[in-house]
Amino acid sequence: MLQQVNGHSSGPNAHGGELREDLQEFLGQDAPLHLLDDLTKVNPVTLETVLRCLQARYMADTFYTNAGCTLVALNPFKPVPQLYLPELMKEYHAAPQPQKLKPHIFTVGEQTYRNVKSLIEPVNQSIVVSGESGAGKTWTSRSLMKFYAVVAASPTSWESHKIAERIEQRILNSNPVMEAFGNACTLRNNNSSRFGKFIQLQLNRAQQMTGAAVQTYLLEKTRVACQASSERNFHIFYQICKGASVEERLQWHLPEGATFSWLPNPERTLEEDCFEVTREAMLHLGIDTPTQNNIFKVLAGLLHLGNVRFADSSDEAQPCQLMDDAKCSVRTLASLLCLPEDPLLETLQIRTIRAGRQQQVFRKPCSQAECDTRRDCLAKLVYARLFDWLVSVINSSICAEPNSWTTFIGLLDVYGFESFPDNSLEQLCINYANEKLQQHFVAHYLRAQQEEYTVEGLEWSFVNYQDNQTCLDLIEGSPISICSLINEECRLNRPSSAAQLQTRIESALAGSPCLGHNKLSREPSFIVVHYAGPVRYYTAGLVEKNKDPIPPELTRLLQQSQDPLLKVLFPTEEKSQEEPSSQSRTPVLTVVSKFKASLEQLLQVLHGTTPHYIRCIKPNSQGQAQTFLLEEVLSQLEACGLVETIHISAAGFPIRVSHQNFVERYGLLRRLHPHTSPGPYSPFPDEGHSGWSPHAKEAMLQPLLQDILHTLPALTQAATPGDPAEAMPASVHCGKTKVFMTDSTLEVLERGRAQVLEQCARCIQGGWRRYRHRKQERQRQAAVLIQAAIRSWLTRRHIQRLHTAATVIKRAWQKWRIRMAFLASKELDDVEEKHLFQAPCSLSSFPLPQAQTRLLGAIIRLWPLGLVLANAAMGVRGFQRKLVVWACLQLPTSSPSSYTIQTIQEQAGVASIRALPQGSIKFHCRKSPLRYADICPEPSSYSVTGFNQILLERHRLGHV
Ligand SMILES: Nc1ncnc2c1ncn2[C@@H]1O[C@H](COP(=O)(O)OP(=O)(O)OP(=O)(O)O)[C@@H](O)[C@H]1O
Repeated sequence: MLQQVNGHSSGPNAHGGELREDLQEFLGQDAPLHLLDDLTKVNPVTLETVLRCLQARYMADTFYTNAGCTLVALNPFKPVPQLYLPELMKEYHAAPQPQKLKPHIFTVGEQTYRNVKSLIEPVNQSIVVSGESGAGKTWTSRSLMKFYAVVAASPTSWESHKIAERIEQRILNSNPVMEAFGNACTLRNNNSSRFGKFIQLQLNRAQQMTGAAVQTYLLEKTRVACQASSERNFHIFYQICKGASVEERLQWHLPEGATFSWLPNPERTLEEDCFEVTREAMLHLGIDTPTQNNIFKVLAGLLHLGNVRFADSSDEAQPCQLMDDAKCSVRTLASLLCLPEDPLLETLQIRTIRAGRQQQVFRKPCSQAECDTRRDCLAKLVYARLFDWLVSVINSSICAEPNSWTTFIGLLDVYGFESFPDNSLEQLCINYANEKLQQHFVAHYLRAQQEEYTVEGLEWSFVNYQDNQTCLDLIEGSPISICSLINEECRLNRPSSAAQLQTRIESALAGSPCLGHNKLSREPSFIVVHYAGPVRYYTAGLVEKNKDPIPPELTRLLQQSQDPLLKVLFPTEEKSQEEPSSQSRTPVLTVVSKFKASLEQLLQVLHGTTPHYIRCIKPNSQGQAQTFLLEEVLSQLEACGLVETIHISAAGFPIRVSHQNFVERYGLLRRLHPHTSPGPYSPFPDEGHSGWSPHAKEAMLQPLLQDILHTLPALTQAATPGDPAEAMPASVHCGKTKVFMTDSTLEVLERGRAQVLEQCARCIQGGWRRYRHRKQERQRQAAVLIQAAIRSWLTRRHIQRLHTAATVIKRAWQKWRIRMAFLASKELDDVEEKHLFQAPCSLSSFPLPQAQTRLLGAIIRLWPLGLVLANAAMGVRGFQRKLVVWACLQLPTSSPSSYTIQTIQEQAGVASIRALPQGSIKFHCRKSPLRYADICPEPSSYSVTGFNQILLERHRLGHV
């Protein structure tokens, strides 16, 4: 690792040897430099210490570092997949305080997301991702979009989840399409964005991503027709040449091995040359395969257009002729663009001029150079329109309904500051945009902060920050500036040489400290001292580029095309706006004026948002991992004004909230401590007081503010228990209209707020639980009552049924018993009568005493029951058995000697009962001849059997 740092000790990195010692020294300190998450903690904050800290972190594979309000992102130049895992995104999203986690672009992403949620003005957020070409801006923007796709998609229903997923996928799919058509391989970056873009991620009330909109800036369209020797055209041209199928090649006239002059370095294969990915993404964005094929056919046509070359004409009156090998190209071009071949060639060769009152048309053959310019212009015109159309298609696919989103997070990915050996209008525009953004940054964090301190009555030691207003005045100021002078040249349409333009600029703007001139330069040029360093711009071709003239014949020609795509790109009803009219007084729309207008529009949007800054730094220009070139990084740190930011952010009050918002958000902290201000507590003091004057409002807010601020020491104490050093009163200052505080104070306040909210939530939960419990209790009691009523009703009904049934059975039983008794007595009577007839000494002839007659009656009536009980009384033996029988037969117990109970076998039960003295009835255990003796009214397991074995025998009295 250190070896690599030392590896640059020779040449430009002359500090290599010292660095090694310094690095070791730092690593030996209590807090090693690579562990310092925030550059504001480096002591003292100087360029050198900041640089060393960044270096130590880079070498320790730590690529993100805070610098106060800015995040510094070092390009790892190697894949670090674990840094961008969805799990990590979720971790930052779920963290109670993401700023406590390691610095990351996800911290910025989460911060913006929470700001949107908090609804503190300005609610809309923007993230300005800046840095040199190849520093990692596009990578960062892409990763942030993926982050939002993960965190801003937690819809409740499955259906809305699917919709959100589709939208996110479309938004992510816009990246490969835009990169294929707008990125190219340059000397500094294999995948360099050749346009600026502002992506607006639209969120609904629930902070879910419902759509997006893309605004592009200044596409480098000259690249279609002109590429530097080691650079390439836009990726899409290589993709179609390498990825087309055999049939497509035939269709698009792109034979294998064909050479195109606008397709330099085709042998270099990049990972960006993935045609299938682009096609797939286009399909997802709603660009169907026929339309895609149409697009690729037109692009193939442009490649053939590049091969159209003209020979110089010796006769000015004659148009330049085509080179031999170019004739075929024109034919192919005409067929691919569905244009008539002859008018196409004629438009490239001959210029038409309208002059005079009648607008007479003159035809003038162009020189070879002019023919080439017209050819290039045709390619640029088609490509620029195609790019704009694609952006509009992407927007229509990803943009949400205007009423479906309420807030947005803007991602600005603009080309970084550029300084090449040969700089022209493109670099001037790019650096102008960077100056504007730097000014926005300076205004937001440096100047605005300091001026605000003064206005609010804060004492503050000013840092000599770098203000680039003078540079901006030089570029865009009024009435005279570089832009106005170049525009004037275009408007006057007078022939002017590069040298003349240089002189005009130098003389008109001589007083500007930001204008320099290198007298040694032979080429006409001027130098602008930008905030990031001086840049030399060559004046040759500047005016022409600014005019970006589009010959009206070209537009008219393209309007004649039968190609469906070109018909859309060049509608016939469109009035050729490029057509200059001699009477027209409208200002000429130059490249610079169009760019300036779109830049102002962008800054207007940015001014309405809370900005966040990510500064991408390229550790080396070779794109090598683990190589940190001090001087290259140093120039980038200086260029982005990072050190001043660090000073201000570390020592100042980076958080500023208006009194109103402060009271609204933290008013509930007054619950923690008894407050002194009179009047009832209202978290929103504005309610019902909208008609109050600002002064009266302020007077009302003051006591509330003081109450809140009084809670701070206790909150700080609570936040750091047992550490009196840290429990110092939080750093907060109450200005005239705003409250100023540090990050740590904000943290303390937020923690207190969360505590109060938790208490409130507990209170609400308690109340709710009590209410719910009471309600449940009431419901339970009601249920018990209902159940008891139903049960008692059911029981009553059941008993009633049983009762009825019992009555029926009882009656039946009684009937049956009577009947049995009757039958039995009748039978006995019959038998008796028979015997009486047979034996003269019948019972009637010997009247029995009354007691005996009663006994006999009882025996006759109850003998079955007596037998049953005697047999059923299990285990009843001897005398007890007799007692039972006596009881059942109601025999007089006083004279047991008058009768006897006999059992034949002890186990078999009662066999007979005999009345001894009378001895007239004898029970035998024999089969009864009686017809009804074996009828049992209730046959059951308990019923007594054996009746049918009873035989009544009648003997003579006194003889057994
Ligand atoms: N975080 C990262 N992890 C891994 N590689 C990265 C990372 N950031 C950037 N790179 C590498 O650096 C290259 C350049 O990054 P990128 O295209 O984002 O730069 P840029 O600032 O957008 O450049 P330009 O202004 O030219 O478009 C990427 O192609 C990628 O290989």
